Amino acid sequence: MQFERLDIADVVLLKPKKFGDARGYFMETFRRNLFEEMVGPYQFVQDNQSLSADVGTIRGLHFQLEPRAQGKLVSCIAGAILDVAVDIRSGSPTYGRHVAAELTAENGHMLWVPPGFAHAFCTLVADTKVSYKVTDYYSPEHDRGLAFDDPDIGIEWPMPTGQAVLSGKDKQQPKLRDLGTAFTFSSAAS
Ligand SMILES: Cc1cn([C@H]2C[C@H](O)[C@@H](COP(=O)(O)OP(=O)(O)O[C@H]3O[C@H](C)C(=O)[C@H](O)[C@H]3O)O2)c(=O)[nH]c1=O
Repeated sequence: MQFERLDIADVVLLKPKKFGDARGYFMETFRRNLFEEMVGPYQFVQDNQSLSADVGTIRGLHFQLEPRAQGKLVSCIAGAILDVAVDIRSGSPTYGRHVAAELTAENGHMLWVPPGFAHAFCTLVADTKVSYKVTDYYSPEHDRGLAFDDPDIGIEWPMPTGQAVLSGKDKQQPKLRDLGTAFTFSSAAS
């Protein structure tokens, strides 16, 4: 497994080793000791899975407020996504900036999105399945979002935003400028 820190260092791209043979492939997708050594002492408590039928489905930008903030380890188990993490930690030198990675069932890559980041993805093919582990339980009271097409964040989605397939909730998310202080940045490793 390779761990690659992205331009926002707290966001990590994990690249499992694939062992291919005539039957197909095998790969280890998670090892607690390695994750704790390379990323941090996070504990996962819930696994999620979503299926998006249409190309250009955008889910997010979503996050949970403290004290129910979630770290997410995101993988694509069918199809392909552009996965995006936005730094929303007040005081962070990269506040409002984002990083993105292409996660596909083929490459097996996974993205670690720490607490303090908003998360979204866009599907690149039909019938895309995303599977992800989270470090705190779902809490509707703490569930929040930001506009996926917020010009102050400036995510370059792979298709015109007017063509995005969205939930009703994601069609009317607030802008980053209206967020206030949701998280505060700690210079200690997140
Ligand atoms: C997230 C979640 C949702 N739900 C229920 C609530 C709704 O009735 C239904 C769909 O929820 P939502 O529209 O928020 O699902 P997504 O748009 O896929 O949102 C997720 O996708 C983006 C990319 C994220 O980063 C979050 O993990 C998550 O918000 O599932 C649950 O019961 N448990 C959960 O953990």
